[in-house]
Amino acid sequence: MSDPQDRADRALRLGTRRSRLAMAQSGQVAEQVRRLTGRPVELVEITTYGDVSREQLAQIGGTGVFVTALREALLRGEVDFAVHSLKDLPTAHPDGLALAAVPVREDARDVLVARDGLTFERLPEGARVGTGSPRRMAQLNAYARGHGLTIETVPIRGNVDTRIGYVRKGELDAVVLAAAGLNRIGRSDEVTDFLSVDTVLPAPGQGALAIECAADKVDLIASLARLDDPCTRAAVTAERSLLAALEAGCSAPVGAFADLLADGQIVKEMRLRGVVGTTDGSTLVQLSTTGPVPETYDQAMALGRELAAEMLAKGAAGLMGERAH
Ligand SMILES: NCc1[nH]cc(CCC(=O)O)c1CC(=O)O
Repeated sequence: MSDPQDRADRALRLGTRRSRLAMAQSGQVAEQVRRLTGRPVELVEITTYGDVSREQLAQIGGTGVFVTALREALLRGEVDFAVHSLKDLPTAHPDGLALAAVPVREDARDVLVARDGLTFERLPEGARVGTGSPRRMAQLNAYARGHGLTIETVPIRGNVDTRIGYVRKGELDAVVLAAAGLNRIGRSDEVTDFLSVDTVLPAPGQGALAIECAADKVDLIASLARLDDPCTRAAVTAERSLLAALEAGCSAPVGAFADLLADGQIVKEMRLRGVVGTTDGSTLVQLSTTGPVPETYDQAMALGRELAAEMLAKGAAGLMGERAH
C-alpha cells in the first residue's frame, strides 16, 4: 500500500556503498531516476561487511558480503532503493524485496591491465597476475597452458584503484578486472587487453546492475521498471540459474555468459555458455547450450538448469571444491 509519508515530491533515497565504483554506478542510476520521476534522488552511504573485512572474498564466502547491509536498510525503510553489481548479488531472492530493474548490460568481459601495455599472450614466462577470483584463476591458468606458458596467479583484494596500483608500483605484471567496472569509473584507458568471452567466461551477471527496492513500493517499482532491459534480464536470469543449479556461490570458479544468436536481423536463439574448473586450470568443464529466445523468465531459468545438469554429468561438482556453497 502506498505510504502516506511518501509524498511525490520527497527525495528518493538511494542506498549505496562508498567505493568509487559503487558511487559511480549509483550516481549514474540516480540521474536516470531523477529524469524518469522528476523527483530528487539523494545518495545514502552504507558500509557493508565486504567493505570492512580485509580477508580474501573466497575465504569469507563471498555470498552477499557486499549487499546484506544494503538489503537490511531497504527492508527497514531507511532507503528507497539500491543499486548492486548483479554479479555480487546472491541468487536466492529474499522475501520483501523486488528486483525492480536490470538495465542494459555494460561490457561483460574481463580485461587485463598489464605493465608496458602487455597483452595476455605476450606476458613473460612466470608472469605474476593478480586476481583473487577462483573463476579467473581457473580460466587464466588454462589459457596460459594452451599457449605453453606458466603464469603465477596472485590473490589480491581491494577496490579497482588499489588493484591497478599493484601494477603501477611494479609488484605485479598484470591484474584482471571487469571491463564494466573500469568503464563506469572512467578508467577504461588502463586496459591493455580485452579477454574475449570465448577465452574467459565472465562471472554470471557481470557487467549488469540490479536495482532493488522493497516489494511493497508498487509505484516506485513501476517507475524503476522503465530502466529494465528485457534482453539483459533474460540473459542474466539464465546465467544466475546455472550458478544456482550448480549450487555454487559467487566465489566459486563458475563462469557463465548468455547471448542472443541472430540470423541477419532476426534473433533466433539464446546461447548459454558455462565453465567450471580447478584453479590451476588443469581441468575445465566448459559447455554450451542453445534454446529458443526465452519469452518468460521461467524459460531462461530452465536453460540455466539444463546446462547445469549437463555440466554436473561431466563432473562439474568435483571441480568446485570445498568453497562451493
Ligand atoms: N567483485 C567486485 C566487482 N563487482 C562488480 C565489479 C565490476 C563489474 C561488474 O559490474 O560486473 C567488480 C570489480 C571487478 O570484478 O573487477
